[in-house]
Amino acid sequence: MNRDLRTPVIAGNWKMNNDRTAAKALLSDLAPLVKDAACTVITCVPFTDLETALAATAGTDIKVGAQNCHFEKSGAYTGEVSADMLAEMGVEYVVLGHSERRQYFGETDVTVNLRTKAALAAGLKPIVCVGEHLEDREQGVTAELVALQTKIALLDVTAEQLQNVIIAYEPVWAIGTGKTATAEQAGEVCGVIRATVASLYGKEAADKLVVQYGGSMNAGNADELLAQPDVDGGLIGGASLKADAFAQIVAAASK
Ligand SMILES: O=C(CO)COP(=O)(O)O
Repeated sequence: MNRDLRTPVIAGNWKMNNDRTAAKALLSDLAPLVKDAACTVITCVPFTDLETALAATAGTDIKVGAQNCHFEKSGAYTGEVSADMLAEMGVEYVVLGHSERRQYFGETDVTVNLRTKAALAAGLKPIVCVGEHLEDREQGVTAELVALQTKIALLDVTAEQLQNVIIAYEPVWAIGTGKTATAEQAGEVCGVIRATVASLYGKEAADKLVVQYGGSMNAGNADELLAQPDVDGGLIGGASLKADAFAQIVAAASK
């Protein structure tokens, strides 16, 4: 983290977990634990939990995000939810291009770009996920691949809009596997993302960009990962489902 340039952001991605009852209980446990945190705290919840989460976090330091949105404003897209629908509810953030969406739901760099632009146009703050598979890393193409994903995600995003974008580096091989990228690996690729953004928007804009690491981040490894100058926070899966574990990561980012 470089606190002089950026406020760290810790976001929980609950994925397809927690019904409304569980969501309410988890958020009411979490709120007092992250009160006055010196970082931004977000929970990205299933669509069905959004209303509950917005009510449960009203007046707290926790912000609410969704985990996807469609790129059209409305229309014949059965099962989809538009960015405008989320914004109208009072949702502030949205995770886009998560590797699980790329893997299981046919998300591509191009659709991630469409969703990013739609989210920004609706006034949402996208958390755009990029990251390599193990095979890519073994082939030595991680930096090129992540730079490519970043560039395509940001096509036609203006410099002004970029100020509302967070990029999360999530190596696919580290998600839900218990295998964390080493702090050096995480720091290096987050640095590649920042350099890519600098080449597109200039150094000043890149210095302000929040780049998170995600992939088996937990209370035990958060300190070391966050000590990397280019790692400005975390996108947390499993550890965001327990108030204590998530609050410990928030505390690490608040030091
Ligand atoms: O995919 C992730 C967050 O979006 C990371 O998940 P885990 O923290 O469970 O590895």
